[in-house]
Amino acid sequence: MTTTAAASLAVAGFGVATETPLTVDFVGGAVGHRLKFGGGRGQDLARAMGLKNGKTPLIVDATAGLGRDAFLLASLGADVTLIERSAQMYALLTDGMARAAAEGGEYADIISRMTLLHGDAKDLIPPLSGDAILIDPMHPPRKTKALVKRELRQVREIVGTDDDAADLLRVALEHAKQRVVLKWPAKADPMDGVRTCSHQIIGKSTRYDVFMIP
Ligand SMILES: C[S@@+](CC[C@H](N)C(=O)[O-])C[C@H]1O[C@@H](n2cnc3c(N)ncnc32)[C@H](O)[C@@H]1O
Repeated sequence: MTTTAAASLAVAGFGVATETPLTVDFVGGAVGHRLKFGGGRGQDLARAMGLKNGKTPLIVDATAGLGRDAFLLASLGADVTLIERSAQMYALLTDGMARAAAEGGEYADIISRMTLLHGDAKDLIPPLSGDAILIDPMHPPRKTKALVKRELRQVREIVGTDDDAADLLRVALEHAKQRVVLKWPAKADPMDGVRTCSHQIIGKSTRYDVFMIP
């Protein structure tokens, strides 16, 4: 169909689907695959959050997004409180969690360890007293023209950029009991105005800056 024909149909009130709508899907796709074939507690995220040697911290995921990191951590046995401030992302997460719970079995088990809150994590973190807080803000746009994955682009269209990420990190550092983890592009500069991290776990495209609480 030509662009003009598509535009005419749209004007006439017919929806013209141009791309797959964004959904939260914990059962199929990449998340389901990672659940079956992922590397357990040896994965970078799990190690960064301190899931090892029988230790399972209480986790706060301060930037829930599509809930993938939270779902992975809950699948490894952690209780995770997810915080999302975008009403649209919160609605997608609520829907995705309900569908996964309805699957029953392992999925329902994992979802039972996930608690979703709506609001700004800077306000909601203080009373939660999590052991480990994860922060994965929308990353700064890349300088190269690398293709951005469809879902990431769609999330960006909904939430924009997280310009207050350094403030969020500071709140987390004040309230976490054991550690704060910043998920950040592997080659990006450290976040401005924040103390040096204790150590890093560096993957191919993502790194985890781990801030231990003294
Ligand atoms: C890059 S996405 C997170 C992706 C997530 N780690 C996952 O596994 O799907 C960032 C999300 O954090 C949310 N966010 C950013 N700052 C926040 C804040 N201060 N409070 C609550 N949500 C926040 C954004 O709205 C966005 O949905």
